[in-house]
Amino acid sequence: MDRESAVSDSRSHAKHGPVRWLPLAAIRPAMSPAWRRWVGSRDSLTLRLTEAGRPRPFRVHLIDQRTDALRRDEAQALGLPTGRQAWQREVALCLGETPWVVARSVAPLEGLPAHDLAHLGERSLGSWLFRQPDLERGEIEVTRDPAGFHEAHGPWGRRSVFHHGGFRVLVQEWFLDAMADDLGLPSR
Ligand SMILES: C=C(O[C@@H]1C=C(C(=O)O)C=C[C@H]1O)C(=O)O
Repeated sequence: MDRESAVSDSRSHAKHGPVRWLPLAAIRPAMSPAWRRWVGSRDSLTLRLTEAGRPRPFRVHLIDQRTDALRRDEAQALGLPTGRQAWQREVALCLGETPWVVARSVAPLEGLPAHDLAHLGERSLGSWLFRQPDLERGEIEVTRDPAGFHEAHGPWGRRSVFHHGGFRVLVQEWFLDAMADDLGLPSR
């Protein structure tokens, strides 16, 4: 088994295509310093994008929020059986009308603060998460594979699991070429 498939089985949900993840440390040498600062950041991406995009307004465009089966790579990250039903949310994080990041977050139904999350709408998940005082964030993993649920392309995707009490959510974020172009970032 090669290094990539050792980290995460690549045969995930057919609709989304395979997403192969590697620890950030393994991919760092291939990443420019400018992208390392974005991909390796552990504080709120919502805040970073808001600041980097000024004066354009930051906006969350809700693509979909539903209960659905987990992809294989997602189930592995959460230590759950493949196909387990989970809360899922897909968004585009936009500056003005332009998506800079697309994100897909998945959380087990057990321990889900359903009331808080059901009403998020076009408010950022991060703005809620980072208000939780006991929030912990797991290791960041990185991919070059596309998001699968959005047509835009980009240099890097990343994921990490957030814990808050009995609640866990796997947040996956893909940085898009439009963000690189607007901020003058290198291609990778
Ligand atoms: C996790 C954060 O929240 C962001 C907002 C999201 C949403 O509203 O669904 C999803 C992923 C994030 O990029 C963050 O700001 O760091």
